[in-house]
Amino acid sequence: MSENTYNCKFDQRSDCNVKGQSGHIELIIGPMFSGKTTELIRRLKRYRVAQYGCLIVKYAGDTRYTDNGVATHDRQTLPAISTKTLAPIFSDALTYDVIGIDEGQFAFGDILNLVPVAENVTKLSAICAICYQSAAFTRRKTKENEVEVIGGGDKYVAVCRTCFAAPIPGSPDRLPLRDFNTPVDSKKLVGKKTRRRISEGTWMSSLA
Ligand SMILES: Nc1ncnc2c1ncn2[C@@H]1O[C@H](COP(=O)(O)OP(=O)(O)O)[C@@H](O)[C@H]1O
Ligand SMILES: Cc1cn([C@H]2C[C@H](O)[C@@H](COP(=O)(O)O)O2)c(=O)[nH]c1=O
Repeated sequence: MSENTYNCKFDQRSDCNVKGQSGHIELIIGPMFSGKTTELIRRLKRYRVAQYGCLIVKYAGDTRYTDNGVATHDRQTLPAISTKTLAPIFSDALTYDVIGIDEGQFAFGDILNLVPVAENVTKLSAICAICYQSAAFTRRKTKENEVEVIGGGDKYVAVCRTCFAAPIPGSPDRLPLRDFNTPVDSKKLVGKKTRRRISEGTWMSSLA
């Protein structure tokens, strides 16, 4: 850190001025499968290259892909400490420059409360599992009613606004759900290759 003429501490490794010790909050939101954990990992790796001390925190109740790290749906991982609440790690966390928290909704309750106090909010979107359009929402496939239901593609799909209201997956008239979690080369390649329009001017190949 160095000081400029306004006595404002300026961290030369950072993209922004850091006044005193106040720090800043970067919030990454979006439906499931939109790449939030991927983006968190990217930012943390970048901070580490810039020599920041980084603490990475994962929700202990989520052991879907690994017990001791954050993991993306396509199995990128980064070692992390596991906790259910932030209180037990609070004093330790203060010794780090950057604290990366995956699944912040479980640590902070209503994540939307962080929007007005964050310096930066990134909202990501996924691909709709029904129609391939951009997906801003998550839809539960099961009939479970609890707020917290840990799961991945087995329990949830990303959907666009239209498909959020489409027939419930599992009903006879359901539209086919796309399985983006299984690597293409390990999928059973049945049927012919089709092309689907996913947005104006954008075409993607897919297997139907
Ligand atoms: N419907 C989908 N749309 C986009 N990516 C998907 C979808 N389903 C699975 N994926 C996979 O999920 C990855 C993103 O996972 P992740 O970063 O864990 O997302 P999030 O943390 O937002 O749930 C993508 O890179 C892709 O491989
Ligand atoms: C929508 C919704 C999600 N969850 C759970 C399901 C997953 O374990 C996480 C979200 O993980 P991701 O990194 O965003 O893919 O939260 C839940 O418990 N309740 C819900 O309503």
